[in-house]
Amino acid sequence: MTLGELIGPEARLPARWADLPIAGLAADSRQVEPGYLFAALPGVNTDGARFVAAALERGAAAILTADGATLPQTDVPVVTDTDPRRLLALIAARFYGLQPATEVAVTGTNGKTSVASSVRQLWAGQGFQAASLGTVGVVTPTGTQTLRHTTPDPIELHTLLAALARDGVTHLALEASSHGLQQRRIDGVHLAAGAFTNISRDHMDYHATFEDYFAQKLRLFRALLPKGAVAVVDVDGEGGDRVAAEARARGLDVITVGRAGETFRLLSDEIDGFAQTLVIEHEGKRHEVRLPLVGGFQASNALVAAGLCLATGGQADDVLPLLADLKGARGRLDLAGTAKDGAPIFIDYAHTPDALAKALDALRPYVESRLLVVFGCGGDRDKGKRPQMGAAAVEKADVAIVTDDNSRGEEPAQIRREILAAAPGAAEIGDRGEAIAQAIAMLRRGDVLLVAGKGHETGQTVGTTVIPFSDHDAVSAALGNEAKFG
Ligand SMILES: CC(=O)N[C@H]1[C@@H](OP(=O)(O)OP(=O)(O)OC[C@H]2O[C@@H](n3ccc(=O)[nH]c3=O)[C@H](O)[C@@H]2O)O[C@H](CO)[C@@H](O)[C@@H]1O[C@H](C)C(=O)N[C@@H](C)C(=O)N[C@H](CCC(=O)O)C(=O)O
Ligand SMILES: Nc1ncnc2c1ncn2[C@@H]1O[C@H](COP(=O)(O)OP(=O)(O)OP(=O)(O)O)[C@@H](O)[C@H]1O
Repeated sequence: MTLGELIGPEARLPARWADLPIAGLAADSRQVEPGYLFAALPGVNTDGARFVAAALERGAAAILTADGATLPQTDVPVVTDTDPRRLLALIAARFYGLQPATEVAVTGTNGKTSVASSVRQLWAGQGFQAASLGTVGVVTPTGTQTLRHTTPDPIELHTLLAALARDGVTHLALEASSHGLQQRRIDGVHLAAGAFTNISRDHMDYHATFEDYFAQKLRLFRALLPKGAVAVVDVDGEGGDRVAAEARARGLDVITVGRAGETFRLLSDEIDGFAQTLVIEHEGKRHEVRLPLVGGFQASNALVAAGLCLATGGQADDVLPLLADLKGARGRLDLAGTAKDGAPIFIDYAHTPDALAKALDALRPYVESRLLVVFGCGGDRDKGKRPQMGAAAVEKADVAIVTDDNSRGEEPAQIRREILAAAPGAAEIGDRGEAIAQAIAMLRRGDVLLVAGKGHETGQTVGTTVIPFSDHDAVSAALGNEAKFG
């Protein structure tokens, strides 16, 4: 493609540069190849403008950068923009061309992965070639490919979207993280609908204030959904009313779900073993469905997913019965095993105070004796979450064990201390495998154990090293030992 075709109407380009062929795109100078456009972007650690000379040496044919950037003298075209990350996203969309025909984005603090996975399953149930893209990777009808980010940068994202479309995927649900929204990673995606689950404390290491964090989530509804698109909002979730009001004010179609929802109103939700029976009202008609997942928040997420199906052309009579076949995303209130006295062990990805509280609340109805929790907090991330998670654990569980969870560059004992400061009575066992094994050894009839924080993850990040570790394997190993020696 030519530079003129890529830049499009968004920036003014002198006519003499319009026909310059562009062979590829890179936002990292180390990935530039001859004929590439190099996007020199100001970042958190450094400024890409510092690497323009390196990019030119590697054969960059054009530079995209921020207005006012200081660059070395060069003959290659330099395109400047007030919002170069957004322009890069639009350029990437044009360069890679194809996208699945129907795309939706899901945002919120908790529930994005669960909703994206459920929409994919509901679409597949309606006969579509469907995929989801987010924290657990790209999941397609043929397999799963892991990703480094929940929301990949636009060059990687549009490479993936084009490949999905070429493979025949027509429907895609993608997770929009607050980092991704702020950094314009999905600005080039052609969205038919966007969904909001809830907002609570997270990522305060990156966003200056909670309002700034919320504002990034709101970008999806304020700036990214085009006219005619649909906003699907869980109005029971924190922040839902505000999102619905803003979406309406912008003239978007709004689907609200939940107990206070207008489109899918949850009339009742009764526990039925490790499932729940939902009665949902839609346009005056009641639908009863057995959702094979545990926890009120999984019902909320399922309704958001159903709302996205409605937003993309599905009929309630077709979509709602499909909830009965939903499989939970791995590591989301996942029944991982049962101890010898019958006590169930759940694994959950709760790594925010709200998620931990909700996961413990969801399990309380199953507890006849004690609710135990093993959890920790990540290093080099939002430190303010630590006392809040500690307080939630001792408030909602009967036995809390604080352990390690991706300490990264921090001293693990210090992270545990910050949690324990707000968790009187909690035990401390740094080694996560040992903490899980000891918790399982404590289980008696009527107890329930929650292992929280890692969910689907398969590594423990210590320093910069990722040590293979899975809560599922640790639970299986402890149960195996119990069976052998118990
Ligand atoms: C804080 C953050 O989100 N940073 C992201 C951001 O990096 P940055 O632009 O700020 O990086 P920088 O190091 O300051 O560099 C500035 C520019 O110089 C360029 N550079 C740098 C060095 C060099 O030699 N040459 C060069 O060209 C870089 O490529 C970059 O374009 O843009 C990069 C490209 O898109 C991302 O890879 C990077 O993600 C980092 C690695 C990251 O860890 N992000 C996490 C926190 C994240 O995005 N998480 C969310 C949320 C997940 C959740 O909900 O839990 C996610 O969506 O995954
Ligand atoms: N609707 C919800 N309300 C509150 N908590 C939820 C909700 N849905 C999920 N959770 C909690 O959040 C955890 C993560 O869920 P999920 O992976 O679906 O969210 P996410 O938004 O994708 O998170 P992340 O971006 O951190 O990967 C779950 O394991 C559960 O503890």
